[in-house]
Amino acid sequence: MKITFLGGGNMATALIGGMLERGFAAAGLQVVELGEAARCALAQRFGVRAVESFDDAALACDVLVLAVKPQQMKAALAPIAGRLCGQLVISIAAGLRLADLGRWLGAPGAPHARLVRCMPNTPALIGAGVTGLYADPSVDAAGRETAGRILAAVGSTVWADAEAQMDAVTAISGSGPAYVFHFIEALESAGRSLGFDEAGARRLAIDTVLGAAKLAANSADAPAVLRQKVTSKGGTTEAALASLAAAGWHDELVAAVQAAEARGRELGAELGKD
Ligand SMILES: NC(=O)C1=CN([C@@H]2O[C@H](COP(=O)(O)OP(=O)(O)OC[C@H]3O[C@@H](n4cnc5c(N)ncnc54)[C@H](O)[C@@H]3O)[C@@H](O)[C@H]2O)C=CC1
Ligand SMILES: O=C(O)[C@@H]1CCC=N1
Repeated sequence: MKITFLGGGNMATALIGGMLERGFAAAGLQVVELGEAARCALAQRFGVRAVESFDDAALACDVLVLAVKPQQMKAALAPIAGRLCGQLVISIAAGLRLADLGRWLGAPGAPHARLVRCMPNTPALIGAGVTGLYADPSVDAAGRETAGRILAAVGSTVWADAEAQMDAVTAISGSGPAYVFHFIEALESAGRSLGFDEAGARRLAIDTVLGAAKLAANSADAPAVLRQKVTSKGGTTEAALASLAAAGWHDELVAAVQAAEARGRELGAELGKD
């Protein structure tokens, strides 16, 4: 299978690294990437073909993965508009809607339909990502299987039933690592304020999140039950959780994720206008 990536930045690099580990052949992968340094790095690290702009070889692929920033997408697709012949196209861009991508990729009056919209996240860099996927109804089972297999190279996958859910996926798991890093930063700050040096405070914070996430992933108990098991009556955890509840922490986080979801929809509408 021949797969071409449009954009060879962070996420494309993570995907390519994961795919090679899962047995995809480097000879089948190509990258169209504007930046010379990024092209050299991809070619040297992975042995894939990396070119500055689409040529016949880059276009002659079975799957095209769109991995440029949402704001870069329309201009990046312009050189190949109307030049695809039935390839499966997988977009990992936040916000961008299939209808707009199809219009930008197709010829006038003939939008490209064989599209899958995905949202991975940065733990993909270490093979621990989670990706939400939604396929245009025109994509057949083989196309869905191919998209699922590519994204499964960097972590777990969850299929969405409706395209609107992709903005929710973006808000929960796409942006989610940033919320967790922010939580780690806060726990580390607390450790510093209580007398630990940076290294000690960071170790305590990171390993707590790592251990708790592993326990949640491997336990039959729901997270709420696991939380209750840490919380002794009249103890230390209860004092901390009461302080968080008084600050409205839970509702604040829900509101933050809702803001991200709204921004995803807004981005899609803004960028899809033209
Ligand atoms: N960073 C994140 O946490 C996540 C990002 N995404 C999505 O992944 C996509 C890529 O994001 P990153 O890899 O973080 O961005 P990035 O900026 O690292 O990579 C984008 C690459 O595209 C290249 N590029 C731009 N215009 C081009 C063109 N016309 N032709 C060829 N190459 C071009 C740039 O030189 C750059 O190397 C975005 O659409 C983003 O929404 C999805 C999930 C998570
Ligand atoms: O912040 C963003 O827009 C992208 C999408 C998900 C993670 N980063």
